[in-house]
Amino acid sequence: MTSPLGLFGGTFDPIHFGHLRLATELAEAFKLEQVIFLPAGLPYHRGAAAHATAEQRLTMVKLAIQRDARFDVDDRELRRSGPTYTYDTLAEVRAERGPQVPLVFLLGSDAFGQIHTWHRWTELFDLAHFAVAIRADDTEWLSKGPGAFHADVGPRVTLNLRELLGSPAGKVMTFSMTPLAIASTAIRNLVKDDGSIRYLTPDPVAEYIRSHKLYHSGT
Ligand SMILES: Nc1ncnc2c1ncn2[C@@H]1O[C@H](COP(=O)(O)OP(=O)(O)OP(=O)(O)O)[C@@H](O)[C@H]1O
Ligand SMILES: O=C(O)c1ccc[n+]([C@@H]2O[C@H](COP(=O)([O-])O)[C@@H](O)[C@H]2O)c1
Repeated sequence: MTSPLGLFGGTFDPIHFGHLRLATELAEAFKLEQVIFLPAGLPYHRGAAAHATAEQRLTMVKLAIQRDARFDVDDRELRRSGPTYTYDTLAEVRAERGPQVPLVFLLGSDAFGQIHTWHRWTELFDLAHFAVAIRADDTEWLSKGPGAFHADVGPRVTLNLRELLGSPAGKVMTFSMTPLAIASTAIRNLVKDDGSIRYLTPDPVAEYIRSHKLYHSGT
């Protein structure tokens, strides 16, 4: 069986322990030897640009993952102009890695609940699997369970890890991760209100935010 590759996209504005636990727990659950973090260049779906610059978000990801040999960062989405489409990223990585390697895109249930709004969304499943971490604060999932996902996704959901890892793309698996109700928005708000963000994000990230005076002027 070819070793699967994990890909974790996010705005990471800033990266926090919720992201790092998601990547850690999904890497273990899905037997991923490597997880590549992909900071989004222009997260067009948010209706507004990120608060920190692309370079600052990239630096914070590097600071956060520096002590974990399984984690790496790829800045391709930051270098691409125009809206950041996961389809483009997955198509590039698929072309680079070849047709056989299982690609596993990691994301939280809140993000996956919106997958039907993504650019070329039905074709994403030709390129990668989706490992979905149930997020503690996802009220949509709490009330509807898998019904929170678009109906067309249903047939792709599997409980069988071997089935997923035995094919390059096309399956969806959910995973109940340790609930950590940490959000970048809350971190930005704390900074704005002069609150401590210690234990929400790794110390080097907190220190970078402090020394570069990030997020002081509101969310
Ligand atoms: N605390 C968390 N637990 C599990 N998954 C998370 C958590 N925070 C973020 N994620 C997931 O990580 C990915 C990237 O998240 P993102 O960078 O948007 O962070 P965020 O905390 O949701 O940010 P914001 O508050 O700015 O919306 C998404 O797939 C999201 O669902
Ligand atoms: O490709 C799209 O159309 C698309 C739409 C919304 C979100 N995404 C990706 O989903 C990931 C999580 O997004 P976010 O906003 O929760 O950081 C990130 O990698 C985004 O680029 C991708």
